[in-house]
Amino acid sequence: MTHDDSEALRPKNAPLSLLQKLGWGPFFAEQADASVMAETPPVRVTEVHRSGHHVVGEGIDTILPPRPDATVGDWILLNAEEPAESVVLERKNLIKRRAPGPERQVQLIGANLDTTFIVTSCNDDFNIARLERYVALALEDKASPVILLTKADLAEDVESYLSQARSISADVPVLAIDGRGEEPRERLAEWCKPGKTVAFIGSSGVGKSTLTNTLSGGQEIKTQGIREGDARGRHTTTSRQLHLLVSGCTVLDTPGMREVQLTDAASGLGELFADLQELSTQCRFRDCMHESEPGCAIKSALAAGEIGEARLERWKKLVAEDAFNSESLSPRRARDRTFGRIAKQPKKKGKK
Ligand SMILES: Nc1nc2c(ncn2[C@@H]2O[C@H](COP(=O)(O)OP(=O)(O)OP(=O)(O)O)[C@@H](O)[C@H]2O)c(=O)[nH]1
Ligand SMILES: [Zn+2]
Repeated sequence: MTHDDSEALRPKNAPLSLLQKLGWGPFFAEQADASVMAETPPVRVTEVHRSGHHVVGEGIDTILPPRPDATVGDWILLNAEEPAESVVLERKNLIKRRAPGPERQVQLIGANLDTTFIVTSCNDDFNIARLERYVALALEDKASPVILLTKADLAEDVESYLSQARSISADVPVLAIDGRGEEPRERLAEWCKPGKTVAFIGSSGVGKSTLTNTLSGGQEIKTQGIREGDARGRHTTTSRQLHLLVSGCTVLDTPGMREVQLTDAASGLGELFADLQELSTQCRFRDCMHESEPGCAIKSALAAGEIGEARLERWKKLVAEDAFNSESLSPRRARDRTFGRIAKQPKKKGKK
């Protein structure tokens, strides 16, 4: 789905540097002068712990003091003398959700992703409404969603899972796979290229760590056996972690999320439900709630059987939820914007 010239520009057979394998490229390089980079070399956040951020770069593997403004996948210009003064570079994108709990905080899931694999399994975990949330979340930040239906080997009717998932959006590829064995390596190769960063997100037990293991060919993450008679696996992944594969692709494995609440996802929702959004512009009232207002284009389309009721209800629910969460988070957004300006400071004159 995404196009990128970096492959074409690289001379054939030139090996990627460690930084390039980690995902470094012009988008980040343009944010700082060579002199700034010589003093504060770029590093990528591979893991976030309470005690600090694990970062890796050319000849660098260290822990920075914890900072709430950086997350896994971020690029940082490392100030070795004053680590807390290190600067986070502007992101290509950032996947976030509203964290569960009363604080309504934004949880940063991962930054600078080329592909977001939304993982669910062909069993009780499969839920259209939840998949739509994940897709909207990824679309919002142009983090190219791909839906992966795991445990296809255990399901009797894989086709029905496939067709339901495909109904979400014509633009989102859907694959049913057995996450173990050789299959993922071949079928995900299109996205898992050297220098690319891919993420696995989804509920606990759907096979995210298994996929990371399969792609890496290694055994660095332990997965535990699924419980007998229980569609959900056990919780095994505790922190978000970037894994650099031998192939030169970087994989973000995330712990299972029980709930995804949208925040600041209006454009992602608009993209996912473009037909309904477009239709609603034809309602007589601009603030039509599509309930009982006269001249409601949505209601007319529903009555004419042109749109499905279940999907309409999901759209209304998600739009309301996103508006609510985004509203109550606006002070935090203002802070993020301020932060974005600070992050751009190392760049000198006129480059944009
Ligand atoms: N049969 C089958 N089993 C799978 C498949 N994918 C994963 N499993 C099994 O499902 C269980 C859970 O897989 P994990 O990879 O640990 O799941 P996870 O999504 O990483 O879970 P959390 O770390 O808790 O978020 C393990 O026993 C895997 O072997 C698959 O495609 N087919
Ligand atoms: Zn209406």
